[in-house]
Amino acid sequence: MTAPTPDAERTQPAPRVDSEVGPLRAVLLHRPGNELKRLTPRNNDQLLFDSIPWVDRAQDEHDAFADVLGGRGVEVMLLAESLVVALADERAHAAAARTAVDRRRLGNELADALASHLSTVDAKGLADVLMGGMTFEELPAAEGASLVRKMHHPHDFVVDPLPNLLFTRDSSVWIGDRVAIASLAMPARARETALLDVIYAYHPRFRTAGRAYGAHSAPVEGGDVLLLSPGVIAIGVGERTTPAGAESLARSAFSDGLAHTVLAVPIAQDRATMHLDTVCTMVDRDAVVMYPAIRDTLRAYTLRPNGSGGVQVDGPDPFLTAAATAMGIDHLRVIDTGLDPVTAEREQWDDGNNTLALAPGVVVAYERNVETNSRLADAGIEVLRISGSELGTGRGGPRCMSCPVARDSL
Ligand SMILES: NC(=O)NCCC[C@H](N)C(=O)O
Repeated sequence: MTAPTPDAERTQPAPRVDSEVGPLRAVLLHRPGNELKRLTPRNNDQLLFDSIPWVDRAQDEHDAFADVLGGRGVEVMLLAESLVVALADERAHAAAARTAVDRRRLGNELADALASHLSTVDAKGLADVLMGGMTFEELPAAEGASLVRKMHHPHDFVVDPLPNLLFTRDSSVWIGDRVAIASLAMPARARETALLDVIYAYHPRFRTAGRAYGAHSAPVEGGDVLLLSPGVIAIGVGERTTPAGAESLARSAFSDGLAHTVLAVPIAQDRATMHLDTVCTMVDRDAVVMYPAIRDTLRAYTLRPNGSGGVQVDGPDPFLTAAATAMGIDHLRVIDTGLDPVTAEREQWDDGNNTLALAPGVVVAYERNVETNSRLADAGIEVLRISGSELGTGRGGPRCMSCPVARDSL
């Protein structure tokens, strides 16, 4: 006789995402932690935050975000907990510890000392260092009395903190039943993917999941990847994702049978528009909310398999036309926020266009974007408003802060 399936297992949906708006079943979030306490006015620019967040309040805001999702029946997985579970496997522990040791910066003696120290800490302790970083003064005094140690300030980092873990959207993306680990462009975020790699390889929930995109190095960030409909992927190309990254992801998705069309969408290489999802997110099966200033100028190259192992590239064409054609619909509706240019620019900066769909026509949005939200509501979209005064200091909204792991098919 086989043992009955425990309730917890029975209710966990299998990882699979093939759209932006299919009913959301499971999501990976990161509750901000000690890594945010590392931000100072001296390092916040380099660490990609626009100001210094009030950490307790950011945690409260994040808890409220998670509660909204949980209240709608979404299973919320937390990155820190998932990492600790994965690190319980000694192979994961060893692999993850290696990724924290920057031999080039520390030199061999201190690098060896740090590696030996990390090998002695438990899974929780290692996860804390991997996420929150470690300063020279925090490294136990016995470890490595090197010149490097003597010449660094006690508050310099031996292991850099990762405050942008908050934005789980960017470091990995589910396409169908496979997960693509991103290749993050900014040095301040590059190490995040090592943590995701360990979680997806060793957390029991993901152990059997296939990988998409493989170990490519051309930059692709998840905020640039929109699953417009099953088989159709839009990839923003700008400050973060490069043309080579978009082409590489397209080839890989074609060869794995995960997509039949990829749209490569050039976006301005600015901080305000660092990812495609800062200017455009889907709010319904056939509708997007989009920054009005780019509505008429956004274009797309259309990539399709050419039938002989290569890729055919057409365009560029207007994005809305190319997207509708690829999706097989008459047109892709743009919810017209109708905002004056100054309000539109302010609300775009505050992630007004960065919504997370929980189902067709139901989105989570920052409450501060009053005008955009009321236009969405007027268009029949249910807007679940959350506070983001502190969360937004890293320049990311509800979509940026969530990596959907399971959505029902439309
Ligand atoms: N998808 C997104 O737009 N993510 C926001 C990332 C914000 C983060 N501070 C960054 O600069 O990468």
